[in-house]
Amino acid sequence: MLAVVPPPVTVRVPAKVNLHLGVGDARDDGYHELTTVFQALSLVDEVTVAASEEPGIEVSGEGENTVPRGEANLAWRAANELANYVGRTGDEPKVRVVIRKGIPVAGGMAGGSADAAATLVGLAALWDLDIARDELAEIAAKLGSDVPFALSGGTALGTGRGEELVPVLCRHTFHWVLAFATKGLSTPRVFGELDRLRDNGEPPRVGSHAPLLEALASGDPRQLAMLLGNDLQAAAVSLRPSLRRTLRAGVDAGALAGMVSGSGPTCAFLCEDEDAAVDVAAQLAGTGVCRTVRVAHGPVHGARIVGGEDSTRPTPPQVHA
Ligand SMILES: C[C@](O)(CO)[C@H](O)COP(=O)(O)OP(=O)(O)OC[C@H]1O[C@@H](n2ccc(N)nc2=O)[C@H](O)[C@@H]1O
Ligand SMILES: Nc1ncnc2c1ncn2[C@@H]1O[C@H](COP(=O)(O)OP(=O)(O)OP(=O)(O)O)[C@@H](O)[C@H]1O
Repeated sequence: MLAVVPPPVTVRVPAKVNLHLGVGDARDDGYHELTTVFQALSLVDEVTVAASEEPGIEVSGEGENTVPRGEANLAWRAANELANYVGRTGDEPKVRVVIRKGIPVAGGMAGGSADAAATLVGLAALWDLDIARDELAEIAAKLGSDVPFALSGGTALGTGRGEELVPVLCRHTFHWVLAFATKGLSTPRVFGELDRLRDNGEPPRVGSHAPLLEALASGDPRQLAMLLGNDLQAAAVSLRPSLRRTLRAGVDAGALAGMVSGSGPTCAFLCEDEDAAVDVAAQLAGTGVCRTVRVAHGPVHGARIVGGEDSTRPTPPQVHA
């Protein structure tokens, strides 16, 4: 009898920017306590998962030569974690994972995390799993601090090491310009640099995130621009001083504000509207302060099957006593 092979599943998954990134002190487990507001942007990776007798990873697109193909790929780790969770033990998962990258690698936009989240959603459908989004989020959190947000998307407040999420009201579409750097920055190195700077007399910390939540609800990009803040920016700039020039160039080109995205080195510029973003992108591209420039908008939804049904069960409503 012939086995039925399910058709491949393609998932589109967004990059993130941290509109507010407050970093607390280092914990005993080496992580830092965060208070962050994530926004998912229309800059995406696409991941196709397919049943295959030749398991493995293929990568093309943005930074393709710097992405590991084997077990070190976060998407492959996601496939293994999900297989273990649902009891598909034994050999490595018999799947081929094809990643088309649009998100810069080691760029502070959670590209690897995005691919892991997309793989979880894709395999849940490919394997026809009866699994709730909440269960996927738990597996996601084991893979990395940013993976749960890549699943949920939108705009969300993240606490803990960034993996505990609450959705945030955001009435408006915001327009961004992203400046990609020639070379990535290592996330642990940037956190380490912040610890070092703080030992030597503390760069000022971002304040409360509450006013930023109000600006998001109001939908006014000018108000939001004044409230963007990232504790990791000083550390990223300390490791890569040329980012200062990039940040200045974006604002000189007409952006409302510029910031380092997460652990950098990508710089994100908030613009008044879509036309302004196109103008800023064109000007910035001519200045030679970055490798390449993209426009994007947010918020957008999290990892989602392209042209298909999501097989994961919605989480049942929580009842609190
Ligand atoms: C900078 C952010 O992108 C902001 O959203 C995230 O905090 C980083 O998330 P991520 O890349 O998914 O990070 P993980 O893979 O969980 O951790 C990588 C390393 O970053 C550092 N790390 C990460 C998250 C956190 N809250 N504190 C940390 O100190 C730790 O050295 C950790 O070993
Ligand atoms: N699928 C993947 N895509 C990109 N990088 C990956 C992937 N899997 C593993 N990596 C490795 O992880 C490192 C960090 O990549 P990633 O693009 O996730 O960084 P990042 O965007 O700075 O992460 P974050 O914003 O979550 O801190 C890369 O240098 C690469 O070696």
